[in-house]
Amino acid sequence: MTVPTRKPMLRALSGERLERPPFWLMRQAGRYLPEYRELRAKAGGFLDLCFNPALACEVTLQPIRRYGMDAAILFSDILVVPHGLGQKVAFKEGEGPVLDPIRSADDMAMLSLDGFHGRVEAVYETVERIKASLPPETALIGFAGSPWTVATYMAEGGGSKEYVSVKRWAYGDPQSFARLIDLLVEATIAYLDRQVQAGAEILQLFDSWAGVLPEPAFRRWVIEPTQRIVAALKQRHPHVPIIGFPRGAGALYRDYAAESGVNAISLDTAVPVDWAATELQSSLPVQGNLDPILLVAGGAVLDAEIERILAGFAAGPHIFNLGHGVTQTTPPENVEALARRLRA
Ligand SMILES: Cc1c2[nH]c(c1CCC(=O)O)Cc1[nH]c(c(CCC(=O)O)c1C)Cc1[nH]c(c(CCC(=O)O)c1C)Cc1[nH]c(c(C)c1CCC(=O)O)C2
Repeated sequence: MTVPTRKPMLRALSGERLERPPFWLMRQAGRYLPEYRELRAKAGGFLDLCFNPALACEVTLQPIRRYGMDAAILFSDILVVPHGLGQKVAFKEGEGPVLDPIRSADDMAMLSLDGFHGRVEAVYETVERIKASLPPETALIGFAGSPWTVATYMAEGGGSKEYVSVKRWAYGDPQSFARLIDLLVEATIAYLDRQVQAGAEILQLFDSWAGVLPEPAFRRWVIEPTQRIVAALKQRHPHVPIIGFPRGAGALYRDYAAESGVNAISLDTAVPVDWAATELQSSLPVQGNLDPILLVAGGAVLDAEIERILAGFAAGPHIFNLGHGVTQTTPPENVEALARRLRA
């Protein structure tokens, strides 16, 4: 009888240092791929694509076929959760997401957990389909946004530069803002629980705007809600590793890593490799952190940065990734060059 070998992603996440670190890329499916743009044009709106299991599965698999990443990430979006709670969410061409803003406890009347699963059910079917189609060595990552980051979109009504609306609410009326965060904690637990039941083997929490908060607010709105989500999921699924991505957390990466309960930590581009190897990788696996714009630039500078990151994290468990998502103008051949190096 042959002993089944575990998938490289799961080995790295359980703390194993691998000679060839596994890799995947945030936003590995998307507009830089011609086959995505072609399919996207046929799908209608972006949310229609997210809620079409056959097409969302196909988009998830596109980068895997081209580049053989060690993990596929469910094709969906963090704003599926506000949609599931009843907020109006739209993606406007060239504008990004637009939501009917929620800025007070009164506005929260439009949100409800009742009917949540029904409104996002298609995502669970997508997970099942991906799971059934992946090569045996490829792991499937489910995900959600973290409550703070999702709340920024919900309160601002879209992307933001200064976060005035969400911060005014969080600072000015923390008790009512906590109700929004609590609702998001509950929805995120239920949502990720169902993704695992459908076949997700790893979960990632995206806290893209963690880095805009001062320390006390970071503790209250980033670390604390993450702890609650991680603890609840660990209780239900003790063997499913959770990767946290508190983008921009700076020196607070250390406390997030030590206190949130996540199994592994995703590093943004600005985190120094040597610092992270000493301060973080000594206690948990790290993921990251190539600048996505190096994938636009390509050439010798890309090659040199890949080597620097591989060497810097070579002493412990490492998952090679970017410090943020693949950007739209990335030439696919640069991703091919990266994949060739990392598969070697
Ligand atoms: C903040 C955030 C969002 N969505 C996400 C985050 C967290 C990560 C990050 O910081 O980038 C997460 C996300 N969004 C998408 C995925 C799919 C899986 C993957 O390949 O990583 C994931 C994991 C697809 C997407 N999500 C979006 C697209 C582009 C939509 C299109 O095809 O028109 C894709 C492929 C749209 C989106 N979605 C969001 C914005 C701000 C935008 C508009 C900006 C943009 O267009 O890049 C919110």
